[in-house]
Amino acid sequence: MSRAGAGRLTARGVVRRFGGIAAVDGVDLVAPPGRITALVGPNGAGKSTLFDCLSGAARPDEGRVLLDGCDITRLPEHARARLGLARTFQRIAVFPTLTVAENVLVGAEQVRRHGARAATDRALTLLGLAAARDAPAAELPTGTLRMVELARALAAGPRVLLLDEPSVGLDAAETARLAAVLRALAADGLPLLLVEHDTELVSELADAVYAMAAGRVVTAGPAARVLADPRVGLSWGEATG
Ligand SMILES: Nc1ncnc2c1ncn2[C@@H]1O[C@H](COP(=O)(O)OP(=O)(O)OP(=O)(O)O)[C@@H](O)[C@H]1O
Repeated sequence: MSRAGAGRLTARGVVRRFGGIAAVDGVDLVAPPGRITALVGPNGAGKSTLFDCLSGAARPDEGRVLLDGCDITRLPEHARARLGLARTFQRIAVFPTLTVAENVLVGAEQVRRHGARAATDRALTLLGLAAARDAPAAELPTGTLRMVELARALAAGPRVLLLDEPSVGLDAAETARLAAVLRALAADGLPLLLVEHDTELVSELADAVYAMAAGRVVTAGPAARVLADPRVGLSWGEATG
């Protein structure tokens, strides 16, 4: 996809509290260009809350979020989106009455002044959605809708892509297609940060893994090492969802 250049997303000492409880409790994290970084952990570990702090859906109570070294901590979500931070959600959020192409175009037009239609066409082709472009979203199965969401994020020409549980609801063939697309995007220089419960997919895809529990990073490093760490329950993936 056309990008002004891939970015580097950094969290430094991010804290986010609800009442007196720190859902995210001092997290440091880097999503570097051209790398797939995964965030794993049990339910309630703070992964989605951290994503909210990174994307701008929530403001950290402490700490900083940097995009290419620039402090974006106080910027609202739409301003971060304009700087190239794109996100997909755990719960699919497409407009059911719009077609596939219209849904993707909405994403492109939110952040682009020019070239939204061309970007939409490129994203649809990349994700194998060209044949379904005129189908109403309401008629599509979950697997296709996840691809529509990803296409919408890509059509915005992101410099960083945050993916919250991208494989939920996908069958084996769709998961393989997703993995191939994510690998291609990373090879093209895009930094990807994903929350993912499917440990098999994480071990296959991720260059680096951060394991969270109770708001903190328990361990981080290469996928093979982190996933083999006894503090990182492999059962997280299967037992939770
Ligand atoms: N809006 C909120 N108000 C109060 N508490 C919240 C809110 N959002 C999250 N929490 C709490 O913060 C903690 C972290 O939740 P979060 O959803 O970030 O975890 P998670 O790792 O994403 O879990 P899951 O894998 O289930 O999505 C949990 O204890 C949760 O109950």
